[in-house]
Order: sequence, then C-alpha cells, then structure tokens
Amino acid sequence: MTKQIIIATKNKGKSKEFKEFFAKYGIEAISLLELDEEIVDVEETGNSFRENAALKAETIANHLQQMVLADDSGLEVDVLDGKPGIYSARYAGEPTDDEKNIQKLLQELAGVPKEKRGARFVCTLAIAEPGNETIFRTGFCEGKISTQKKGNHGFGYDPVFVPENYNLTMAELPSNEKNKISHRKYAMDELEDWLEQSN
Ligand SMILES: O=c1nc[nH]c2c1ncn2[C@H]1C[C@H](O)[C@@H](COP(=O)(O)OP(=O)(O)OP(=O)(O)O)O1
Ligand SMILES: [Mg+2]
Repeated sequence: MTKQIIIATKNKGKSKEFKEFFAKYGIEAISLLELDEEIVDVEETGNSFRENAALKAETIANHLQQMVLADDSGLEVDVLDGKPGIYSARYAGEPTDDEKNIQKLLQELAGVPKEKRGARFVCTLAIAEPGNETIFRTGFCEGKISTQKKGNHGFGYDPVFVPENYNLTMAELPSNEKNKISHRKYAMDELEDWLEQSN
C-alpha cells in the first residue's frame, strides 16, 4: 500500500499542489474533501499563520487520531501594511470567494504605482500527530500585485500576483512552474529534513 498523508484542507487548489509535491516522495496526499466522513470546518481564530495552521492540523489530527498536515497561507501587501494576511480567504467576506477577493484588492490598490505594489505570499505548514509536538515550516514568495487579472491556472490571488523576476502572473504559469517558486514549495523544501527522517 502506498504511504498516505492527510492534508487538513478543503481547498482544491492547495490539495492539487500537495498531491504534486508529495508524489515526488511516493506519498499520496489526501484532502478532507476526499474522506468518506464529512469533516466540520475548523474556525481560524488564531492571530498568525502559525496559530491557524496549528488549529487546523491539531483539531483534525485529534479527530482522526492520525498524523495530519495543515497549510495556512495568504497574501501580504506592502502598501496595505501586510493585509489581507491571515484574512486573505475572508477578505471580501464569507462565504469565501476568490473573484470577490481579487476585485476588492484591485480596488484598494487603484492608482498605486507599480513600484509600490510589492507583496508576498506566505505559507506556514503545521504537522500534528496525537501525543507529539506539532512542527512548523514557513515559505515565502515575493512579487507584485498587477493591475488586471491574467491567467487561468492555480487559485486564489494567483491571477493578480506577479512573482519577482517574472513578467507573468502566477496564474499564467503552468503548475510545474508555480511549484518551483511558490511559498508552498519553499515551505515544503524546509520540510525535507523531516520527510527524509520519517520515510
Ligand atoms: O498559492 C496561492 N495562490 C494564490 N492564492 C493563495 C495561495 N495560497 C494561499 N492563497 C490565498 C487563497 C486564500 O484566499 C488564502 C488562504 O486561506 P487559508 O485559510 O489558508 O485556506 P482556505 O481557507 O482556502 O482553505 P483551508 O483553510 O481549508 O486550507 O490565501
Ligand atoms: Mg481557511
């Protein structure tokens, strides 16, 4: 039987990326959307990516009584003093809606010149297992917010995020390209020591 890891997410975009990352280690990543049992939403009441990643990983690990990885991630925009940050998914209200979030962000940045549109994606991973201390890893991806949406790949804010040293949005990059430079990829790189020792 192939090794499996549960990813405590209901986000299809994240789930697809984790499947691609873990396949390289011969591990099958399984999101909460694929479990037979309906898993309740974990409220993200923390004050940091780390606290929210811990909440998601530890709640689901305790519920399923097995090891679980969670990802809390978001977009920090310089001219908005790091907002939307941990509120990225809920930026334009709930239920969460990527399109509304993008429109709100573009409106907030209307008239802001290119050199002041700096931003970064942040990803904090938490791995929790009942009885063990939770471990954390973080990755970043620097870039800029564009003035209009472009591209159909990826998810979330990808259509308005231009990574450093690129002239394309993240959503214009095929997934294998995004997966070389993304915040999630760099967080996964930080996890490599742990993956090697637990394999
Ligand atoms: O690679 C990315 N490309 C574009 N946008 C991204 C990315 N990574 C995070 N994001 C945005 C999407 C969402 O607005 C927020 C994550 O919020 P976050 O709570 O971590 O995830 P979520 O609620 O979508 O799913 P879940 O909590 O079930 O994992 O940041
Ligand atoms: Mg969430």
